[in-house]
Amino acid sequence: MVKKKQLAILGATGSIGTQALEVVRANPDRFVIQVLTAAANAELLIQQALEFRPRAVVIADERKYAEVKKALAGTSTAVLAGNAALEEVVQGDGIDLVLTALVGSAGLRPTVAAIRAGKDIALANKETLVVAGQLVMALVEKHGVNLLPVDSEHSAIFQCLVGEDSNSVEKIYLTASGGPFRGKSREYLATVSHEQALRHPNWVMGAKITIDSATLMNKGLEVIEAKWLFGLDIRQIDVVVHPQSIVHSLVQFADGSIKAQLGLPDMRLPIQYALMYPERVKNSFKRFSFIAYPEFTFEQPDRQTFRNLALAYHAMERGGNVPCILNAANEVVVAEFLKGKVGFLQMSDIIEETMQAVDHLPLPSLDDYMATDSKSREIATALVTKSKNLYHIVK
Ligand SMILES: NC(=O)C1=CN([C@@H]2O[C@H](COP(=O)(O)OP(=O)(O)OC[C@H]3O[C@@H](n4cnc5c(N)ncnc54)[C@H](OP(=O)(O)O)[C@@H]3O)[C@@H](O)[C@H]2O)C=CC1
Ligand SMILES: CC(=O)[C@@H](O)[C@H](O)COP(=O)(O)O
Ligand SMILES: [Mn+2]
Repeated sequence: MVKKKQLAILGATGSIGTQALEVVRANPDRFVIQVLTAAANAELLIQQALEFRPRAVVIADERKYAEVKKALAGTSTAVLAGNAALEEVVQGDGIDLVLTALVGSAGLRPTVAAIRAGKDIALANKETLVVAGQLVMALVEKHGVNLLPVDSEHSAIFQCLVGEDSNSVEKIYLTASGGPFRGKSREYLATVSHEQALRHPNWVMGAKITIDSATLMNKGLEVIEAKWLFGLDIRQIDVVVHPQSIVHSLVQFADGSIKAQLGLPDMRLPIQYALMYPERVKNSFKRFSFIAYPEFTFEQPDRQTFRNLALAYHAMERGGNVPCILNAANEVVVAEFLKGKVGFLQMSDIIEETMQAVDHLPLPSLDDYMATDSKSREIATALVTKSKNLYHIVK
């Protein structure tokens, strides 16, 4: 019998978190849930805790603590609140694997704490590597933990690399759906709403990553994520638009041979692969049909219209804390776009301006990254306020 894996799921109430729990629910002989966390969704966290009986739950929003505590009174689940508790719970004895399924740079500190405690990581929270890839990869090496990609493209690359010498990689292609606005002009994009941007053609995901897909920032963040995960030079990473989202990414080797990983757009597959790695375990997920997809197409991304992709490459070339600035400014503008406070095209302008305004640091410490994140948010927020009146006049 295989030993049950002891899991902590950070961001259990989100899109990745709930799909991970589906995988766990389907494989009760393989997993024990030790920790579940949420930002503020107390109701779902309580429901999950009553089903999976974890040792601890964390609700990051301290105002929700009493509600969770009361609902779980009389159970053996410890209830904690606040951001510091996220860093504490991942270090618990017995935890084998931490799935980082929370969103944004908030994922960095708990992930660093888990790595320092020797825990393997199933990484969905790409922002961790975007913000501090160099520091995180050094810690992964130092503590000898596994960093298993969950992001569909990175899982695809990871699967293509099984059995290969990583030195034989010539380049990788990350596929992008192109989002809901593929082929649209800047004139069209000037007036699109967040409701339109939230209609992803192929994937059902959390709001932040769905907006990132629409602006192509998601692909920019993924280029940076891939650079760190696979130890590549930025020039070895290319992006190709594949609107069907069936080919999840490709690796080209030194001899020109290309390997790809394919499948229906269903995140449960990469989640299961990361949670059960290196095993491939039978499941009941719908299978791909060539008849249903008679045509695969590929095209260049439109980097002039969707400027975020170019901004991300630029940030990675500059290195140091510049990707952290890009990420923080992006988190601010996406949140404001979702509230209807900035326009679609203004998002790139504000990110670029923030990248120019914050001091660059070549080799930041964890504290430097946190300070860069705060400063960048402050500047991006001020730029949003400045641009607000203009946006309302244009609208
Ligand atoms: N969804 C997908 O298919 C994919 C997602 N990813 C990546 O996975 C990560 C999660 O994405 P997704 O599941 O879509 O996001 P969701 O918004 O659906 O879920 C986010 C989860 O994190 C919690 N959370 C949000 N903010 C914080 C915070 N500041 N502190 C602590 N917890 C927080 C939320 O709690 P609450 O519910 O209480 O708000 C929720 O449990 C992101 O980094 C994304 O880029 C990568 C590939 C695919
Ligand atoms: C499912 C997943 O991994 C997402 O990151 C997805 O790839 C987003 O789609 P885009 O290709 O539109 O960014
Ligand atoms: Mn992805």
